[in-house]
Amino acid sequence: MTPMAGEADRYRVLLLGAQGQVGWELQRSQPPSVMLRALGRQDLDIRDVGKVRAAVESFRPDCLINAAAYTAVDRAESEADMAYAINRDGAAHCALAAQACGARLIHLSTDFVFDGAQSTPYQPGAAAAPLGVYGASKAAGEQQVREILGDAALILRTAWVYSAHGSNFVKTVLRLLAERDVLRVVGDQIGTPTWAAGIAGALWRALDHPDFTGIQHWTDAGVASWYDFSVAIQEEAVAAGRLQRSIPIEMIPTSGYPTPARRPAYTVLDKSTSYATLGPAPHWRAALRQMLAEPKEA
Ligand SMILES: NC(=O)C1=CN([C@@H]2O[C@H](COP(=O)(O)OP(=O)(O)OC[C@H]3O[C@@H](n4cnc5c(N)ncnc54)[C@H](O)[C@@H]3O)[C@@H](O)[C@H]2O)C=CC1
Repeated sequence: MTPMAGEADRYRVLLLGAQGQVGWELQRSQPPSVMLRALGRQDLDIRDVGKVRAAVESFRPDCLINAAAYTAVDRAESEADMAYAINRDGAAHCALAAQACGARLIHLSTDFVFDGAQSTPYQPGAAAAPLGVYGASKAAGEQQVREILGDAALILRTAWVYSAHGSNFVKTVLRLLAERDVLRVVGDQIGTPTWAAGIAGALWRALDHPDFTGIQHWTDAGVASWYDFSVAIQEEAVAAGRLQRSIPIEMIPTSGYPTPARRPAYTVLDKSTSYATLGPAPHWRAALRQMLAEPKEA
């Protein structure tokens, strides 16, 4: 495709982790002003520092977006080496390549860097204290990025991500609601469900804000437990005609659903700075309604 002069191709963006939830939403919402090269894991493994550097050197992006990550929270407990190789070392490789080529780095991170002991929203500067390997490996990745690039990089933490593409809580609950007669869901972990499409929009808008850097937070607005989220998924899916019936949903404590990784009890993130810069996000339930109104992914 021949680039048009003028408004088009103001930014050259190299996206890594292009087949993930956020990567996929970035690809399908690519603005006309962006020339995008999108690489999935099969194209480029971020554990290979030479390949990351070569990809950045050959494309010469204005901005490198690292949406690649090891995101299997429970499996990470028994695959720590792999989690660190991708989430810590891979992040460092991105930062080094961005530094060498003078590109801006946008790196994604997670609410799981926090221990969840607070009961008011976490500020971006709050101390990280991860409970599990996944959170610790992501916190180590943030630290690498900051050591290499200082405050020049944008580290955007998000949470509870879902999308029509990939595996996530919404898709799992939709399947279970269709299969089961009753669903039991944890009610004592509080956070904010976030549609990956909204994250993609925020990331694209961030291109126009080169001074929006350092650690920042982005999720949809509002607060929910996994139980609240499940109830909303059922109600919205029935309203959208995607489920033909409702089943009882019961609230259980975390202790009733043991998992290999400990999870933080409360990870609502303070988004005042990012909403002031990039514009506000919708309430999570409005975003969920919109996602469920879309045609199912083929
Ligand atoms: N999924 C969630 O609930 C949350 C995700 N995040 C963060 O948001 C970012 C995006 O997450 P999602 O899109 O949901 O994740 P995802 O798991 O859907 O996608 C991650 C992508 O990275 C790719 N990948 C894994 N190892 C790789 C490697 N060595 N080299 C290249 N690519 C590799 C995977 O193939 C996958 O396509 C990540 O940084 C994640 O830590 C933050 C909070 C919650």
